[in-house]
Amino acid sequence: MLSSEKINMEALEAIQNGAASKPIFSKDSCVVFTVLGASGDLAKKKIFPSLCNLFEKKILPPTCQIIGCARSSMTTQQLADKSNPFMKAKNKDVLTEFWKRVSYVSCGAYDKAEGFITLSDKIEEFEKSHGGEKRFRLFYLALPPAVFIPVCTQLKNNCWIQSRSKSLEKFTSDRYTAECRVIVEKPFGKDLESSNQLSQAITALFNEQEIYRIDHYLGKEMVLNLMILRFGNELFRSVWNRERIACVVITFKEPFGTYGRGGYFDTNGIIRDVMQNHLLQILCLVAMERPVSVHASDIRDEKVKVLKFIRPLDLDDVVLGQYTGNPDGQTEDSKLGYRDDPGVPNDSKTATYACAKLNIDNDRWAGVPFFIKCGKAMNERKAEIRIQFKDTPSDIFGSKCKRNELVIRVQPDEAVYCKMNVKSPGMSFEAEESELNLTYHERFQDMDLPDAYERLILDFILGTQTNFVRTDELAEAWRIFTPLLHKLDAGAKTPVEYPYGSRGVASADDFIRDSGFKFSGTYKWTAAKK
Ligand SMILES: NC(=O)C1=CN([C@@H]2O[C@H](COP(=O)(O)OP(=O)(O)OC[C@H]3O[C@@H](n4cnc5c(N)ncnc54)[C@H](OP(=O)(O)O)[C@@H]3O)[C@@H](O)[C@H]2O)C=CC1
Ligand SMILES: O=C1O[C@H](COP(=O)(O)O)[C@@H](O)[C@H](O)[C@H]1O
Repeated sequence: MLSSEKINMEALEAIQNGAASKPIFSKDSCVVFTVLGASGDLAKKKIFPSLCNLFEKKILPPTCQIIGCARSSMTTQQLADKSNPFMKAKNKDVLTEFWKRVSYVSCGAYDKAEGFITLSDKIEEFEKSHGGEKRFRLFYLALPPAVFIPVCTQLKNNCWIQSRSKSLEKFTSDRYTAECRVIVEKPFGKDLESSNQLSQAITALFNEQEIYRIDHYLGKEMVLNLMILRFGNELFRSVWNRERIACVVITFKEPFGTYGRGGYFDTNGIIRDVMQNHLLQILCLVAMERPVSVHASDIRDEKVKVLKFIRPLDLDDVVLGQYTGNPDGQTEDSKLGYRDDPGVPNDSKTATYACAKLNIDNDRWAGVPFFIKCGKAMNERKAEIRIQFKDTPSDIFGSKCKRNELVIRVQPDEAVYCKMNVKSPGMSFEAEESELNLTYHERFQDMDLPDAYERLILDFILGTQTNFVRTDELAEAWRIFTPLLHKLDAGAKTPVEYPYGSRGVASADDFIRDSGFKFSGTYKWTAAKK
C-alpha cells in the first residue's frame, strides 16, 4: 500500500463509533463502490468529488475500488476530465492517486443483463485480487427515476452476491461474508401512490438494510447538529414544547431561478422539490421525541412517530408564489420570470415559492404552528430554523422585551444564535435585544466542514442508515402532502406573483403573523450586510 493511501483507521473508527454502529471495516474489508450514471451531472459535481475528498482525508477504506458505470462508452481519463473541475483537491498527486482507484465500465442499456454481467465480473476481479474476508458491493444510482427499477432489477439479478449461485458457492466455501447496498436519489415518486409503487418495487428486490434513500439535507452539519443541540443540552429539555414555544419557522431560500430546468421543475414545483423532503426532514429532527439511542432504527422510529401526528395539508394551509422577471435586476437571469423559460407552459400555475403551516397533534406540540417556507429566485441564499418562544409574562420593563428566538443557521455561515433581552449597556435600565452568538467560523476556526454528500457517502460505506430515509418515513411524508398536491395539480390555487430577488410573497408574512409568529426584527441588519 502506498503511504499516501494508508487509511486513517483511528479517524474511521471514531466516525463509526460516533455513528454507534459496530465497526465494520478492518484492513481485510474489500469495498467496491460503483457509481451508476457516472457520465452525468450529479456524478461529476458531487459523487466523484466527495469520494476524492474521503480519499484525501484517508477515510476511504484502504481497499476501496471505484467503478464508474453508464451507457456511454468513454475512458476513465475522460471521466476524470469531466469531474476534475469540481474536485476540492487541487493537489495533482492526490487527483492522480485517486483516479488510479477508479475504472470505467460501459453497461450499455440499463434494462439489459449483459452490461451488468460485465460490471459484476469487473467487481469480482477486484474481489479476487484482494482476497479479503469481508466484501462490500456498494452501488450509487445517480440516475433519472425512470430507470431506477430496471437498474435495480439488473443489479439484483446480476451483481448482488446472493443472486449468483456461482458466487454464492464460492463465497460460502471460501467463508467470505458479503454485503450489498444501494443509494437511490430523489424524486421518490410524485405522490403517495407512485411513491408506494416505487417502494414496493424496490423492497421486492432488496431488504430495508440494503436501501439508502438519500436526502442530502440530512448530511448538512447544522442539520446533524440538531440531535446534539436538543438532546445533549439540559438547558433545552424543559422548554422544548408547547408551554414555552410559540412557533417554529423553517426557511429555505435560493437567489436564483429555475431557468434551463423549467421542464423538470414545472412537473414538480417547489413543494415536491424542497418542502416535502428537505424541510420536512428538518422538521422531524426539531419536533421528534428523544430517541432511545442514536441507532438508526431508534431515530427513524421517532421521526415516523412525529410524522404520524401531522394532519394532511389543505389549500388553506399554504401560501403559494411564482416569480416574475425583475426589470431592474442586475443579472440577465433575474430579468426573466418563471414562465419566460421556454420549457414552462405560458399558463403554468406551478409554485416556485410556498409557505405551509403544519400542526403536530401530540402532547408536546398541539397548538404550536410549524411553518415551512421555501422559494427560488429570492433575495438571498439561506436555510435556517427559527424557534420562537412565547412572550415574557407581565413584562415589567415597559413592554420592551422581545420574544426570544433560537436560530440555527444551516447555510451559509453556519451559526446558532439566541436572541435575548439584555440591559442596554450604560446608565439606562432599559431592555434591549441582543444575541448569544455562536458563529461557527469564529468559534471553530480550523474547521473544515465536509459537503453533505461526502458525509452521507461515508455513512453509506460504513452501513449507517440513520441519515437516510426509511420506507415508512417516506410514505408518511407523502401522506401529509398528497391531498394538497393533487388539488394543486388540478389547478385549484393560483400562485401569487413575486418579483425575482424579493423576499417572496408578502401575504406569507401576514399568514405566519396571524398564526402566532411575531416579527420584531432587526432585519435591516441582514439587508445591510448584503
Ligand atoms: N451569528 C450569526 O451569524 C448571525 C447573527 N445575527 C445577529 O442576530 C440579529 C438578529 O438576526 P435575525 O434573527 O436574522 O434578524 P431579524 O429577526 O431581524 O430577521 C429575521 C428574519 O425575519 C424575516 N422577516 C423579515 N421581515 C419580516 C416580516 N415582516 N415578517 C416576518 N418575517 C420577516 C427575514 O427572513 P425571511 O426573508 O427568510 O422571511 C429575516 O431574515 C442580527 O441583528 C445579528 O446581529 C444574525 C444573523 C446571523
Ligand atoms: O434537492 C435540491 O436541493 C437544491 C438545494 O441544495 P443546497 O444543498 O444547494 O441547498 C435545490 O437547488 C434543488 O432545486 C433541489 O432539487
